[in-house]
Amino acid sequence: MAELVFHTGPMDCGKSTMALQLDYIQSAHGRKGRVFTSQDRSGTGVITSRLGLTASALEVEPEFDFWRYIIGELTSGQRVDYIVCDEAQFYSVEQVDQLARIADELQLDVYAFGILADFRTRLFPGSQRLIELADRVETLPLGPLCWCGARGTHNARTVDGLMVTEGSQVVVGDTASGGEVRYEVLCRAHHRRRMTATRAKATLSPDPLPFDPENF
Ligand SMILES: Nc1ncnc2c1ncn2[C@@H]1O[C@H](COP(=O)(O)OP(=O)(O)O)[C@@H](O)[C@H]1O
Ligand SMILES: Cc1cn([C@H]2C[C@H](O)[C@@H](COP(=O)(O)O)O2)c(=O)[nH]c1=O
Repeated sequence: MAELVFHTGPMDCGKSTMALQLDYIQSAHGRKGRVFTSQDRSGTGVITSRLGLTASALEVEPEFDFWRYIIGELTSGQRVDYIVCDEAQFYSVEQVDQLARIADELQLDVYAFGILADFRTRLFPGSQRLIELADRVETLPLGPLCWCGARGTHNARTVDGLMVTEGSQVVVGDTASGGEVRYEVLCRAHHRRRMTATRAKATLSPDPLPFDPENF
């Protein structure tokens, strides 16, 4: 019985790495798959893992139709045994419905990978639809730590190290330093308090701040 499986977790927990590992394992013994992604931080039509693994992938644009694509492949004599879908949080509700139809009516295993919620802790529409339809939702076992040492569970968007709570839901970026807009995975408590590592360092320093008595 084919399955639609949603592998999820916060940013930087190993999703793209696992997607590439799964494709490698599944492609053994002659099984043929298709690998999809959407707005990977490294560019169009590529899956990149922070571990350095990369692979070409089919880019899922807003108008892409999974059902039509797979039917086209099969009716033209191509073999498709499974599909891997990375950055699935960026897929539309309709595209996730197509993935469920592929699993049910074509009996192909569909493995989706993506984050659940955005920087405001709101579910992406595609992630919500995957939770509603998936046979299984699996949280990846490893993941980044919050600056405090607790397990990182919620993705914060930062500008110059300070958390922001307004802006577009979709802004492609990374947890590594570099771009103006960054992401930082925090524990829920520190996400709720908007306490990033930068802010913690500034406000929780054990050393007395160098107050200038003239400014008091
Ligand atoms: N040099 C490294 N050695 C070992 N693990 C690493 C290294 N760099 C990154 N990682 C791990 O790789 C994972 C990030 O992989 P990636 O597939 O890019 O995550 P995601 O797709 O979830 O953002 C994290 O678990 C991180 O700890
Ligand atoms: C929280 C959040 C993230 N994004 C973007 C940032 C990245 O490009 C991807 C997640 O990639 P990863 O492989 O899981 O690191 O999603 C976004 O657009 N909006 C957000 O709120």
